[in-house]
Amino acid sequence: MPYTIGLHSAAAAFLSAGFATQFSVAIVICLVIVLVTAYHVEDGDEAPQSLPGPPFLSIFQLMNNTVIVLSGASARRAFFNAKGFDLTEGFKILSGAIPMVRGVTSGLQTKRISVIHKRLAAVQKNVPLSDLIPAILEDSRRVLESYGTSGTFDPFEKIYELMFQTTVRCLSSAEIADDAALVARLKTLYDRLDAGTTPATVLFPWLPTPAMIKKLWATKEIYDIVVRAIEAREQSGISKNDTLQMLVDSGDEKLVIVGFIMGLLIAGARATGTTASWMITFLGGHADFRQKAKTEVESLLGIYSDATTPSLSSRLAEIPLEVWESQAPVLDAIIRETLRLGQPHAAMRRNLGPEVYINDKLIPSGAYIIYRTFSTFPEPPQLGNKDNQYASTAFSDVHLDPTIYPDPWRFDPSRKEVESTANLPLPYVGWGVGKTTCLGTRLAKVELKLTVALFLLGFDHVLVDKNGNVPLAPPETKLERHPSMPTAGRIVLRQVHAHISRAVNYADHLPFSLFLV
Ligand code: HEM
Repeated sequence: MPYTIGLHSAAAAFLSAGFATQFSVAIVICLVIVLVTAYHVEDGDEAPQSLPGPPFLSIFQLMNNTVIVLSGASARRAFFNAKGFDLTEGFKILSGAIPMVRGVTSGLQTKRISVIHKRLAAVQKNVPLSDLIPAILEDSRRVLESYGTSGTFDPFEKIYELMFQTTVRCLSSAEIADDAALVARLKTLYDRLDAGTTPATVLFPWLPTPAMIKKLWATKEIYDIVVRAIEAREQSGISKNDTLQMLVDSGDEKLVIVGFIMGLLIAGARATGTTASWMITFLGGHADFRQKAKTEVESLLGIYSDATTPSLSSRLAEIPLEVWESQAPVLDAIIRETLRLGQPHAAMRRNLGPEVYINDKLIPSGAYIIYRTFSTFPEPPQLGNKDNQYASTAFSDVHLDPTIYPDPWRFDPSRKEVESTANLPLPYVGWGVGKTTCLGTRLAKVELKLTVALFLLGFDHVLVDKNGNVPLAPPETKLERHPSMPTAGRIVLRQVHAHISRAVNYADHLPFSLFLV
């Protein structure tokens, strides 16, 4: 699964411009020489130093743009809270995820984004979110059953695919989500957008390179799929209980609906897909936490579901939303610890003004800012290979700080939560913080809990080595690659053999009802 920096980059960019604008702008730009306004920082005392600089603040030029890299406690606080630091504008130029030109549509953009955020909040209200539970579980059942009874796979491929399906279910229409071939096509197109992000597309977004043209076509195809779904729904006159219906009924302009689906799909699927893949990977190496999570879900089943309900996914669907949210502390802790180590984000901003000072250093208006993702902390045990890019987990500057998290590379969901204090601001930023806290947290957590619960109950799994046969005990081995390029984790699935022969009554629901019989 290709995966690039800036999960929310493409999302932010999609949200801010309609396809027609993006497409025509890119074409025009290919033909015309664009004069780009430069932001130059005088190298005075108050300017950050050029790279290589001190660990907390350094500066470089990306074409004509000033880019400042921050890290450290006070810089972190400023980064997440500064009024003029804008996430969407930051991602636009720094990620290069899709063709984008500075300043285009910026007048309309803020308003449109805030409507989209409002609709995202509406999807996560109690009733719609509860309504999504059976659908997420049904999708998960279908996908997980396709794994068969045993085998090995790369969780970053297969679990990611599963989360793509459930995210499409939650954020688009029943028609798209029900069409497995269309979901697969969408995933291919989004992967193409990611894979096409190269240094050249970041540095020269206006250059009609083959990669950029491929991305344009992928964007167009995604746009067409979404528009077709909207138009079909409007013309059918049939109302369905799904997110598309909520969007259509809200009476928003089509661009908002398209922006919602296109943008949030990529934000949601990438983030939940990567996180779920890491969860399964970590749990495959930590039988103790795996068992604790499984026991927690089984005990919820015992209390809230009817033992005669014939499938495991349906039984899990009987557990109410508020129970998943308030009575699953083990799953909560596993998600939290997974995000500490396997955070899929890179945080970027643009200072829309006014200029600000951080640690007495000037951050001018217009500058781009990145929260430093390269750890200065010791490499993890057993991984002395300099080719490994082990230390690049996003937010590693805080999440891998051994003074905050002793033995930081160890996956340990039983760690105590660290409170934010004046001396230690924002020790945990797995869901963002301050001005840019994740707006999809509620949905993401529910999706993660449901899919992982079904997986844990339906399968036994352990990590295996590259050859597929030696169980790997230390999950830290899985961290030998950059989490944003996670191809290392392979797991093996084993059906719970002791129960197989008793499953005859539930053959339709194989293998997920077996062990409960
Ligand atoms: C495990 C899954 C997820 C994780 C770990 C996650 C994490 C984050 C983080 C760290 C940020 C802040 C980024 C920054 O400060 O630069 C963020 C922002 C955001 N997330 Fe998520 N996210 C997840 C899933 C989702 C989903 C499913 C959606 C939507 C359906 C979503 C929508 C957003 C949006 C719209 C923002 C931008 C908020 C703003 O502009 O203020 N996220 N997320």
